[in-house]
Amino acid sequence: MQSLTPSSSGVNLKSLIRSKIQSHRVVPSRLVIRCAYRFDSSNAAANTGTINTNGAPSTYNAGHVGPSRADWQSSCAILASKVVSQQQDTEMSGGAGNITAVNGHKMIDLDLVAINDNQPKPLTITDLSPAPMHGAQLRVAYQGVPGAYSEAAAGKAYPKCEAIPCDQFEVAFQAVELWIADRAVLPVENSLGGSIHRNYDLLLRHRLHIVGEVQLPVHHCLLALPGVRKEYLTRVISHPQALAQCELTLTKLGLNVAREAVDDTAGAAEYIAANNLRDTAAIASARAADLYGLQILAEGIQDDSSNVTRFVMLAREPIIPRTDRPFKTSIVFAHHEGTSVLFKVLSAFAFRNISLTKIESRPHRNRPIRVVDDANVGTAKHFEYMFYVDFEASMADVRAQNALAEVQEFTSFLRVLGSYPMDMTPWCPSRED
Ligand SMILES: O=C(O)C(=O)C[C@]1(C(=O)O)C=C[C@@H](O)C=C1
Repeated sequence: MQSLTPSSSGVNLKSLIRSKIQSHRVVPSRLVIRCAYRFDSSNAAANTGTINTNGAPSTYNAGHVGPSRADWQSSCAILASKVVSQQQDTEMSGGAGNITAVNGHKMIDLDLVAINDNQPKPLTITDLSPAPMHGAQLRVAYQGVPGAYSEAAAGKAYPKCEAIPCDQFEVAFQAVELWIADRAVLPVENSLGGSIHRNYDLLLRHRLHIVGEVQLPVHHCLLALPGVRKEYLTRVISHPQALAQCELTLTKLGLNVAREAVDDTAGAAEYIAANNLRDTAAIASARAADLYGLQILAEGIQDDSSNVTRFVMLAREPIIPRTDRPFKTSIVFAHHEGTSVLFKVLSAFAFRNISLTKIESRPHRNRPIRVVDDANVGTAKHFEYMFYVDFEASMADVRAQNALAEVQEFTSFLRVLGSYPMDMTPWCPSRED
C-alpha cells in the first residue's frame, strides 16, 4: 500500500499530497491520505469562531448569526432576494455571475455553463454548487479504504466522482480544506448504532459547509479467508459501528468470540487477507469480500434488515438555499445559562410547524462545566453542551429565518452548518426484504 509520510505541518502535508497526486494524474485507489498532524487546540477558537455571538458578522456565508434579530432577518431577506434576482439575471443573460452577500462580502461564484440555444434552461441544485476548479472529475474524500460503506456513499452522492480514501475523518476534512478534494462524504448517524460523535465534533472545529445528505442501506456480511469455517473463529474485527449493528446476530450465530474494533470495515477485511488470519472474521461489505479475496460466511448479519447510515456531504462553500424542493438545515448552538433554553429553542421551531429530524448534544469542550454556588446549599456542577439540531426547512424559507432569529435571542453561540436538499430517494431496504 502506498502511504504518505507524516509531517509536522499542514504546509508539508499539502505539498506532499499534491505532489503525490500530481505524479499519479488520477489518484490510485490504494493511495490513502493519512493524518499528518493532529488538530491544534490553540486554533480551536479561531476555527469555531467566538462563542459569544456579539459582533459576529451577520452573513449566512460566515456561518454565524449576527448580533440582532433585525440584522439576521435583513441578512436572510437580502440573501433570498439575491437568489431570485440571480436566477432571473442568469436566465436572461445565460451567463455566470457573482452573488454578493450582505455587508458587501463576496459570497459565492456561480460557475455556470453558458447556454447557447435560445431556450434558457432552468437552474438546478447542482448548478448552484460550485464545480471543481481544476476542471476534472469531482474528487470526494471519504474515511476508510476501498470497499468501505463510505466509499459507496461517496458514489451515491456524486455518481461519477473520484473517491479518495483517507485514514481518519479529520484527514477527510483537511483534504477539502487544502483543496486536495472538492467534497467530503462522512457518516453522521446510523439507524441502529446512533450518532457518529467524532464527526459532530469535527463539524464544529472545521469551517466546511454541509451541502447535502445521502442515506445508504448498510448490508453487512461476515467474511473470512477461503476454507475457514465459523467454528475456527476466535475473533471478529470491524468498525465499532458495524460491530454494534451486528451484536445480536453474532450471538445468534454462536459467535461468542472476542470483538475488536478497527478503523473501517473494509480495512478489517484487508487486514485479514494481508496477514493470512485463519482464526479471524471481518464484518464488511460484499464488495470488500471481492476486493480482498475473502469468502462470505453469512450475509445480512445486521440486527435490523432496514439498517441505514446517514452521510453528509461537505464543501468549502455553502450552496444557495431554495424552497422549490425539500431542504434540511443543520445548526449548532450553545447557551450560557438558564434551564429552559432548550425548551425555548425547540418551541421556536414547533410554533412555526417546522419538524426537527435530529437533536444531539456534545460536551462543550471550551467550557465543559458550569459551577453554581449557593451559600446555603453548596456547590453544584452542571455539564455544558453544544446542541446540534437538524430541521426540515430551507434557510430561504421565512419560517426558518424567523425561527433562527428567535433562537439567537436565547443562545450565546449559533452557527448554521448548512442548508441542503434532503435525500428523497425511494426507500430501498436491504436485499433480503
Ligand atoms: O467502515 C466503514 O465501512 C464505514 O464506511 C464507516 C461506517 C460508520 O462510520 O458508521 C459507515 C457505515 C456503517 O454504518 C459502518 C461503518
